[in-house]
Amino acid sequence: MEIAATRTLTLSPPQSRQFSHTFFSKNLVSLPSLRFNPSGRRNFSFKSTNLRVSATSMSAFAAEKLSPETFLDKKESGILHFVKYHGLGNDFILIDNRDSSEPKIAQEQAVKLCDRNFGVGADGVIFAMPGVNGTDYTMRIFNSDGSEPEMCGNGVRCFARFIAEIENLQGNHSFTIHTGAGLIIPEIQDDGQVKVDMGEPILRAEDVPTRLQGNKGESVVAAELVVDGVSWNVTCVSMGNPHCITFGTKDGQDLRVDELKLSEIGPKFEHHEMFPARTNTEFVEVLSRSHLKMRVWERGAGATLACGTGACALVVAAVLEGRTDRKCTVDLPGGPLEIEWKEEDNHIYMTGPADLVFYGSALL
Ligand SMILES: N[C@@H](CCC[C@H](N)C(=O)O)C(=O)O
Repeated sequence: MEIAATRTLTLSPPQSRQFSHTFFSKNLVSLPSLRFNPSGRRNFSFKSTNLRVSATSMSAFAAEKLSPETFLDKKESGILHFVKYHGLGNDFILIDNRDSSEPKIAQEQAVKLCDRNFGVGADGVIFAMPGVNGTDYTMRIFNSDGSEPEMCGNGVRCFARFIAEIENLQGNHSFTIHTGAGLIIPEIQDDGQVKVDMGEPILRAEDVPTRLQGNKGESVVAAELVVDGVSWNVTCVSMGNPHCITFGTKDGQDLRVDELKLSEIGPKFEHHEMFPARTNTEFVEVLSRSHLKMRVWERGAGATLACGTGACALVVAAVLEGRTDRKCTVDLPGGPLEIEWKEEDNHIYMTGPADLVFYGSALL
């Protein structure tokens, strides 16, 4: 039996705004301690394939009354219906915005929804909008700090799975998606993984953008960046959004990413004067010529469990610095991504998972 549960909690305490959550048992492998008490307040928890969710003050009801389709079709004014997805723990609130080219919520509302204590909790909010210039859809995204990036790699895999869900598509499908980084083409594969044509990397210093001096072909490869008195070896790559990749310091010390004090050093890269649009930063350890391990500090979102554009950018950086081949597995805190920078078309291809977490609603 499919089961849905709702809870109500306060989104922004001073204004007493209400937020309600709906969970479906889709993707759940077991519901060991779930006991229904339609009228009651009861603590319970349940397990999914990828996470453990606990909730209090919940009432529950059978999903026959509320299928995913009818749930997302609901159009009550003042209520926002959404679906939460994650790509390797990089999590997003997906909103069906196919009827308008204006985001259904403002940036400040996205900040509240992304709050992990007073909201739903997410690294960003993603809007599925009508396509432009002949594309199937447009994807826009707000970071958890409300800023709007050009692209999101894990997000676009979630986007593809979300479209398949709301369009009721099964099996292999690909879509053309207009983003701030241009045309992006995700393809849902038979095994459920999503392979994405992420387009070409941008290397010219002023286009990344960075104020660091470009070298060969004006790209910034193995340049020196002084952060807090320490001289780092960095390469700058844009995947539509800016990335600064480092394998270690200029004195030749390679990184041990597990030892890094990410929350101390990350913001200093993000807000460094050399990055006029701020930057995402990838701290990378080379395990072999086809295997990398990284931790990321994201612009506008902080430390996240994975960054798709970051994984693509760091393979480009690793190739440009002569450290790896063009096809690599990148281990992120949330799991691995397969990345290939193809010589034939100069495009980068990223393959990885995207998973539905739950359906929910929020009173705006
Ligand atoms: N996590 C994303 C990147 C999201 C945007 C980033 N924070 C930025 O501001 O550029 C990914 O998977 O690529």
